[in-house]
Amino acid sequence: MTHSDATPALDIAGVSHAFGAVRALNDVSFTVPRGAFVALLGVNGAGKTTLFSLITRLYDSTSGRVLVGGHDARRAPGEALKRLGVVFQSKALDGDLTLAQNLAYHAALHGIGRRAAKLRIAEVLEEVNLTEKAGARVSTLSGGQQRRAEIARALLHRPELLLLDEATAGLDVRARADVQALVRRLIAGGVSALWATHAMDEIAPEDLVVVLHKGEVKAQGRASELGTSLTEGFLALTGGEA
Ligand SMILES: Nc1ncnc2c1ncn2[C@@H]1O[C@H](COP(=O)(O)OP(=O)(O)OP(=O)(O)O)[C@@H](O)[C@H]1O
Repeated sequence: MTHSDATPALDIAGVSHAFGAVRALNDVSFTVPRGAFVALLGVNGAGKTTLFSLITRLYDSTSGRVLVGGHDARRAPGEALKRLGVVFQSKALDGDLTLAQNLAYHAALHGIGRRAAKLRIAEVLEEVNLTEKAGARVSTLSGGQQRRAEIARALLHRPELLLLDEATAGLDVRARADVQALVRRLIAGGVSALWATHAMDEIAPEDLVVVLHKGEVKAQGRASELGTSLTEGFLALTGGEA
């Protein structure tokens, strides 16, 4: 099946999920248009990680629908997952191996042949500005470099959509800015991104924003159009801790 450019990179419709009596997500619907940066804004416990786990099929959604590039994550998981690049909060790279070794390992997991992998690894290292660190053990990289290395790993199989779960958590101001600038560059290159965060200052006026609170979408739209209602609404939701 072919899909037109109008097909969203991600289409979430009526998704709910509960852990026993805890309702983590309640009837969540939104889209990530192709080539867009969408900020998923929510405080801890809002349901961001649960939503990512449903998109990546770590959990099976009990209701609703997740389409990645028009492909149903439940009915066509292979088609959906190959379009996704994921940067979770936990580290996927092995600190004892070099960056190049890590990337070669992950390229092999994606079924990329050795020769193609070598070329692709050089490309992604260039994209994240870590070419000169290829031979360095990952544990010797700075926090910001490690995060960019995780993004390089997520890019190996040329995903259409990046999911980033608090990609700047624990980084200093400069490293945060580097990671944000990198993702913005990737967007300009045609990738789409869903950027989960609880930091208002990571959102630009032209960004699309989905405000998630206690498992429900409380507001969505362009940040500049949500305007002060976004800031005030988020501050109200968080008790002033935005
Ligand atoms: N495995 C689990 N078992 C039971 N409850 C869970 C589980 N995972 C999450 N929850 C609950 O579901 C709700 C949403 O959690 P989730 O981790 O998705 O939020 P979050 O916005 O990603 O927060 P954080 O940034 O802290 O990861 C919370 O009330 C949380 O306690």
